[in-house]
Amino acid sequence: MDHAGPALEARGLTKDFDVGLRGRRLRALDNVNLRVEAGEVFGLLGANGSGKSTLLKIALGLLRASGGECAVLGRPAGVRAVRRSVGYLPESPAFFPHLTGREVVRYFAALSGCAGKAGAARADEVLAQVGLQAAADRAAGGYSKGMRQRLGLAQALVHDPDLLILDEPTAGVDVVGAAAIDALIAGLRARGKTIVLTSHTVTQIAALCDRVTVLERGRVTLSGEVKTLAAGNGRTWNWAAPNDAAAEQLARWLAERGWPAPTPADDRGRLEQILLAATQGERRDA
Ligand SMILES: Nc1ncnc2c1ncn2[C@@H]1O[C@H](COP(=O)(O)OP(=O)(O)OP(=O)(O)O)[C@@H](O)[C@H]1O
Repeated sequence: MDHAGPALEARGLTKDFDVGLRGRRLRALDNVNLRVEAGEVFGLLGANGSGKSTLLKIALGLLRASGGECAVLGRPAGVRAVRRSVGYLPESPAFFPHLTGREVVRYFAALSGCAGKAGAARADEVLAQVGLQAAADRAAGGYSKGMRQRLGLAQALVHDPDLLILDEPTAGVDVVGAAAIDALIAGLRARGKTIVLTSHTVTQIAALCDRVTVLERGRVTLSGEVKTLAAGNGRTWNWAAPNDAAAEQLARWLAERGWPAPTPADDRGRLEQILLAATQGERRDA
């Protein structure tokens, strides 16, 4: 879908939920402004209950905003023409347990208008892309958490969307599986896709994202380029890599941009501290 301007834009976005019997309301999003440029990986960070999923659901047209505006690929969030160009990985993807992985992806391919031989070929392509070809004929009900996430990614990718919205893509996935998903996201970015992801993992945000916005109790507390936040006033920062693969990935990502290599960290890094400081308010679900 051709469009000019940002892939996702929220202006003064507010969402109230009715909670309780006495008309009590909970403000899940409070005047949120953000802009995701086409082709970037954008991270949304925030404690549980800070409003990340609510924002994504409004962008997807699954929830209606109480105030403000949300535009996706140049159109109001949720309009049909936009849905075709957006892929979504929900927080805990669930599938018909008796369908095989291949059947699940073919089903989603058909839903997006790609049925028959073309749908089958496209399903095989994305199953290979997420590394599930060997398990493709097993029932999805028996998949591990990491495999379910990868199957969720396959269904999000099957219609070749321009914008991918990934709600905690590596939640509950072991380090090897998470590194594979991170590599897949980096590969999608290299192919020009726009990716918006939520994460609780600061290292994932640092390794993958061009820009990050931090939400706290529905409000934006910090927003900026990872590069700028990390560099501070030209200072270097420390970063604790969860494993060698992640360290190499980050080093490559920095080198591609001509930024200094990270120094091995013996404690939490500067970027991590900055991001954590922005999420430090009282947790809503505490
Ligand atoms: N349908 C709903 N009805 C009432 N309250 C809701 C609803 N959906 C979300 N909320 C509330 O809105 C706030 C924001 O929730 P949201 O799921 O967007 O947070 P989140 O940042 O995605 O959290 P997590 O990291 O746990 O996924 C929370 O206090 C949550 O309880």
